[in-house]
Amino acid sequence: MTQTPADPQATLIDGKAMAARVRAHVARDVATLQERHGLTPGLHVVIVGDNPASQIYVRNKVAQATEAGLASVKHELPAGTAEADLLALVARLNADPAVHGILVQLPLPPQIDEQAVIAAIAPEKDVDGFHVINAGKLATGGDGLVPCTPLGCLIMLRDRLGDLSGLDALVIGRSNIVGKPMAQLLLREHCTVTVAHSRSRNLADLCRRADIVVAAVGRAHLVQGDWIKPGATVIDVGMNRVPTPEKGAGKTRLAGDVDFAAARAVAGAITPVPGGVGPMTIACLLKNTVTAACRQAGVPLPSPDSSGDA
Ligand SMILES: Nc1nc2c(c(=O)[nH]1)N[C@@H](CN(C=O)c1ccc(C(=O)N[C@@H](CCC(=O)O)C(=O)O)cc1)CN2
Ligand SMILES: [Mg+2]
Repeated sequence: MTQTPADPQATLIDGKAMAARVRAHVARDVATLQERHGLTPGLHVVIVGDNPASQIYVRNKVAQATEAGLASVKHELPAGTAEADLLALVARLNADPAVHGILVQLPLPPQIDEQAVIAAIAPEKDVDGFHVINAGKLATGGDGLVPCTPLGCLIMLRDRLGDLSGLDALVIGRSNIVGKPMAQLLLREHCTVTVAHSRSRNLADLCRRADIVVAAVGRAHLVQGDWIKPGATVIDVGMNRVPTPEKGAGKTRLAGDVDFAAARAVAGAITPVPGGVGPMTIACLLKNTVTAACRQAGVPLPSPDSSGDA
C-alpha cells in the first residue's frame, strides 16, 4: 500500500480492524488451550472508584476477554478504598492458580500509591507489563510481559513496514507505560531510537529525520504536518480531550498528539484517533493473558507468532 501521485493521502492504519484480527487469533488460541490442556486463561480486572473513562475501558476489557473465551472477572472497589485493602485483594489474586492475569486500572485515587500496587502484583501475572521485573526484562533482552499500548504500536508498525531494522525511530514521550517501553521495543527491532519529550528543544528537526514517529506526549496536535518526513509512518498514542464549543458548552472531542489532517498529507501511513492505538491496547491485554497463562501452566503457546511477542 504505497502512495500514488493521484492519492497523496497517507494510508490509514486501521487499529480497530487490526485489533479484531488480534482478538480472533486470541480466541483461536484459547479454544486450542482448552482442547489440548483443559486450560482457560483467567483475567481479573480491578477498578477503584468511578472515573467514567476508566469504567468504559474496564467494561470493554472484560467484555472482549469474555468474547475471546477467557474467564474474565471484574472487581469493583469504592473510591475510598484503603491501599491495604487493594493490596489484600492483589495478594489473594496472586495466590489463586485460576488467575493468570491481574490488571489494576489506572489512575488510582490519590490515597493509593500506584507504584506500591504495581509492585505487589506477581510479575508473571502482570499482564500490563508495568512491574519493575517486566520493565527490567524488556530493557535487558528477557522475555517478560510487555506493556499493551507499545506492544499494539509495534504490531501495527510490523504489519505496515515488515522489518524495522535500521530505521530511524522517534518516540515522543518518556512515560513508564508507553514511551520508555516503546523505545525498548524499537531498539529490540534494531531501529535507531531517539526519545524526545516535552522539554526537547529541537523536536521539529528530530521529527523530520524519523522514518517512524510514535507520539505519546499527551499534548493535542503538538506534532505538525511539516515536521513529518515524507513517507514516514506515524503512530499517534495521544488521547486528549479538546473543547468543541460549536457542539455546545462543555462538549469535547478526542484528539491525538498529531495534527492528523496535515500529517496525513505528508506521511506514508498514520493511525487515527480514535480507532488507532486504543483498540490495540485492549487486544494486546488479551494476548498477554494467553501468554501469561501458557507460561504459568508450562504449556507452549498454540500459535507463536512474530507480531511482537516478548
Ligand atoms: N492498568 C492500565 N491502566 C490504563 C491503561 C493500561 O494500559 N493499563 N491505559 C489507559 C487506558 N486504556 C486502557 O486501560 C485505554 C484507553 C483508550 C482505549 C481506546 O480504545 N480508546 C478509543 C477511544 C475511546 C474514547 O472515545 O474515549 C480509541 O482510541 O479508539 C483503550 C484503552 C490508561 N489506564
Ligand atoms: Mg495516585
